[in-house]
Amino acid sequence: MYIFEDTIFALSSGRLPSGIAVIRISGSRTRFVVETICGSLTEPRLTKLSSFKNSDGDLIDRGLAVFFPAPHSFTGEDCAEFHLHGGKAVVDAMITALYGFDGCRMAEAGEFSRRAYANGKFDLTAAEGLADLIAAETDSQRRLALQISSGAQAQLYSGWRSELIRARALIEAELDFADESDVPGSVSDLVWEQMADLAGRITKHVGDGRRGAIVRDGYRVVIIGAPNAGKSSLLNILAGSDVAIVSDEPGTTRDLIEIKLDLSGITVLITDTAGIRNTTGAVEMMGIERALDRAHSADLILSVTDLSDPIPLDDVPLTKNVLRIGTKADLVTESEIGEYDLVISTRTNAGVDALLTLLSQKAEAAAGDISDPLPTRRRHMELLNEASIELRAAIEDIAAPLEVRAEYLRRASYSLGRITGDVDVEDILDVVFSQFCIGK
Ligand SMILES: Nc1nc2c(c(=O)[nH]1)N(C=O)[C@@H](CNc1ccc(C(=O)N[C@@H](CCC(=O)O)C(=O)O)cc1)CN2
Repeated sequence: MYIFEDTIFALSSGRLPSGIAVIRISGSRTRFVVETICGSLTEPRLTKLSSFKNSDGDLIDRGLAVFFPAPHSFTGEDCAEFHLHGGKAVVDAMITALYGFDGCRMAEAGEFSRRAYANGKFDLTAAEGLADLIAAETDSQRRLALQISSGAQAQLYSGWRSELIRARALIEAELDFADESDVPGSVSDLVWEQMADLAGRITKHVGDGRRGAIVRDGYRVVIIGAPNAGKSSLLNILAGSDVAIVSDEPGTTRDLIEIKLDLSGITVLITDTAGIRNTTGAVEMMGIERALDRAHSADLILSVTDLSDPIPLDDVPLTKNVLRIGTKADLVTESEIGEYDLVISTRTNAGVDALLTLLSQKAEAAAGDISDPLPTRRRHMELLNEASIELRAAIEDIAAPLEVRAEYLRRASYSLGRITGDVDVEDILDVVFSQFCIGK
């Protein structure tokens, strides 16, 4: 077990006041702290109703205490929890009491999890999954994060890493015995076949990266159209409140306005943009540039046209996944409605539910099946790509000496090891754990 010098504590439950507040402690002083505050050490892993007293013997609160002796705790160290009444002064009094102990200090964001990682309780991907689980707002985010925090990605990546290490070992063995067995159809031929198969699996997994991002960060929808086509009214009605200013003046929306919806458990981000037209206004032009940029990276474009005054968007290449939406349907007769995927009226609400259903179906289809682990973070994608490049070099560079090809394999396994934290990752620990909240 890794020995950290300080004993750390923090409020691990949410915003005060609350029904109950949980203060968590971890480190070598934990035993002494519990003995002092509760009067005696409580039985391991059992909650006990206790009178919590500070060092002057003053009663802080009566609540539940639980002590988890190392190594069977969340962090792997001696840990304890005090479950207090969730009042601000109650929590303050306990925090003050804890500060009074030598070697005890408030935990930094993610510090409990960092200790758990250091003590081998989970790998880096599972730690990231825990951060995602706490941040999850939709059901699909929760399910994906739970799967990752339970080690699904770790298993996948460390399995791949073992395959690479084994392949390298076989090749190096062949090198050592090269003089004796210079026969065709040698061990390494088989190894390269397996490596080609592995490369295929990694490529397929990387190809699922967008799906992972859709579940974790949201399905991105961008509304574009000419000025006054009804884009902001559409955003407002989807948001269920007036988030964008609507006026008759063309060019009212200049910057991007984004809302977040939970559609059947998937986060859908909808962005309203500046109306696209030829303009000389510098600010409006910037807005239009941003609109086109955002459309470029979107998963779906809602191309909005005012049915009562249709202005085609000639200069916008709509090669993507596009839904053509006709707006202000209340102003026109049925025969005037041309080629649209959907017509709506934000005045009468016609077509709005149909649009929400369609968006929800599209987001669900884009997220696809999430029962297998998906890559969810750029950090993983970058390292997976690195691993993939090295592995492909090893497979394809058949003219290179075996030593060189084995070295490519070593680098590929190193990149995978950096994802899970199995090889030196000191430089990325701060980045990973700073995304956590205090008390986790
Ligand atoms: N009160 C409370 N609720 C909580 C947590 C907590 O720390 N405290 N959790 C915190 O995230 C989550 C549960 N996760 C936990 C994970 C591991 C251990 C733990 O003690 N592990 C030991 C023993 C395992 C066992 O007995 O099976 C170990 O890994 O050795 C506790 C909680 C959610 N709910």
